[in-house]
Formats: sequence, structure tokens, C-alpha cells
Amino acid sequence: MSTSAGNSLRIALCQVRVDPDKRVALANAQHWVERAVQEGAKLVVLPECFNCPYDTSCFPKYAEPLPRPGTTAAPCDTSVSETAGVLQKLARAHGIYLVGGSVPERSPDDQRIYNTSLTFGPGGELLARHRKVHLFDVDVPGGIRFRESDVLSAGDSLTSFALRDGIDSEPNANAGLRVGVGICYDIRFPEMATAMAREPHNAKLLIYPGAFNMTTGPAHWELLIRARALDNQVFVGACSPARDLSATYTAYGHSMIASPWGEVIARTDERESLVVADIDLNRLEQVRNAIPVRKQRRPEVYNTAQKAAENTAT
Ligand SMILES: O=C(O)CCC(=O)C(=O)O
Repeated sequence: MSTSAGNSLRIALCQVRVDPDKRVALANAQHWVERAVQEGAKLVVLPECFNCPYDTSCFPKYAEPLPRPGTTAAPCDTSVSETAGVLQKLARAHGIYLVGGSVPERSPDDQRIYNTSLTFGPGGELLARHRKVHLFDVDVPGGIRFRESDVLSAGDSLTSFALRDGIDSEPNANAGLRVGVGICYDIRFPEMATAMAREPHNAKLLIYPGAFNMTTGPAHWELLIRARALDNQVFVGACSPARDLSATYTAYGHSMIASPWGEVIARTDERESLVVADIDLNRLEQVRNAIPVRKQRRPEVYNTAQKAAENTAT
């Protein structure tokens, strides 16, 4: 069966276990990406911090300098970034789009550390680099306290990439489809998803490598994924690490994909596993035509600062 035919694209989320040994974690990620390829996936996703324990004390130690888009026509220098080299090789060997979860990045420019996602295309080209925009600084009494900003710096831009023609030398009906990328806590910010779903990005699929926890996961993970899908009428895929009770931070798991109708079309539990779904763009158009909220917006009403000024003036 063709998996990028018609108006449909097969995507897979790899809910992998993160081993504290980076080499083992990379080998395990490779194993699961290859399983996703066997399932016919053309766009494959890894979770947040898939090569490093999600722990601020680990980020500086695991951080690598990463390439920027436009600088990797040649193979990534694996002596500089082992992780980028592995991701690039996998994308090229299998002719897939690979959203490489996220990893701690040490910027060669300012030595700051970012939580960064690299996306490679089917030719091994680096298509996108997203630095997490919203850092996870929270304090939930009796639940979880975490402060990414103790060691991480925040990115300052939105990220999307487009699928090109000719995956596997087949004409790709999804050429031009734009995919937006955010990282974990970024999903809590509706304006960010909406900005990616509007021009000039016009993303129809939003991907969030994430690692919710045992306090906020059960409460908010599915709700946020479905909400971002429904309010923007887009597909949303959110990919978590598998739950590991021996880790200092226990990931919730439950990677899932939601449709523009706001329903979950594929999901898993907390174990190491794959989530596979066909993203049907005809379905997206049906939803947008049936309930045309994107055309019915009234931004002039929502601009409350301007409204207040107008009311004062009259
Ligand atoms: O928003 C949440 O509850 C979890 C966010 C998180 O774990 C992260 O940003 O890494």
C-alpha cells in the first residue's frame, strides 16, 4: 500500500525509552525509527530529550553543538554532533522526514544551552531547527516543581517546514504540506499554535515532541493536544518518551495523534511503542468547510486594547 498517496501521509511517533547512556539511547531511537519505516511511515517523530535524561543537571553534560538549516548539504560532522549525524543518516537511508525529538544544544555562538529539535528531510538535508520557546518553569504544590530556565535559554522564533515532492521517487501529493514544530510546554500556548496554523506558515500538521509528567500528564496532555487540533483545525502529533520509573523525572507517555475534528485517531499507553496514523488532508478540508471558523474570525472585536481606546475616545 502506498503510504504517501492520494491526500494522505503516514506518520509515526516513536515513544522510546531514554537510556542515560547517550549511545544506548541513540541506538534505541534508531531501532524504533526503523520499525516505523517498516510500518510505512514517511514522517517519523522522536520525543523530547530522547538522548538525555529530562533533568536540568544533565543538560549541560549532554549538550552538543548542532548544525543550522542551510549548513548541512554535507554529512553532519559526527565528531561535533553525534546526535545530528545519527538523525541525518537515518532520514537519508530511509528517505523519510525525521523530526528528531529534542536534545540539549550548546550554541557555539554564545555557549548558551537550548532545548532544540532538528528535522531532517529524505535527502538528509536539515530542514528545520526549533529551539523551545517557552521554558518549563512551574511549581505545582504537592505535584511537580521544575525550572528549565536554571540552565536553558529560550528560543525566539516559530518553526515550520514543507514536504517536498518525490518521496521514494513517487510523486508526493502532499508536496508543500507544512508542518509546524513546538516542544512540550510550547503546546500550552494557544497563540503559538495558531500562529503556526496561519499565514505565512499555514501548517496543517503540528508536531510536539514532549515529556509531560505524572502530575500534569493525566490532567492536561490529551486535553491540550485535542484543543490545539480543534481550535486550529489541524492534525496534532505529540510524542512522549516511554515511562521509566527509575528515572528522576517520570514521563507520562500516552503519545497520540489528534485530528482537525478534535478526536484522537491513534494513541498508546505508557510503554515503549509506536503510534501510527494516516493524516488525511481531505478530512482536514471537510472539517474546515463544514465549520468555517477560520474565515469567520473577527479580529477587530478581539483587539481589546484598541477597543478600549475607541470607547474612551467616544
Ligand atoms: O506543561 C507541562 O505540564 C509539562 C511540560 C514539560 O514537561 C516540558 O516542557 O518539558
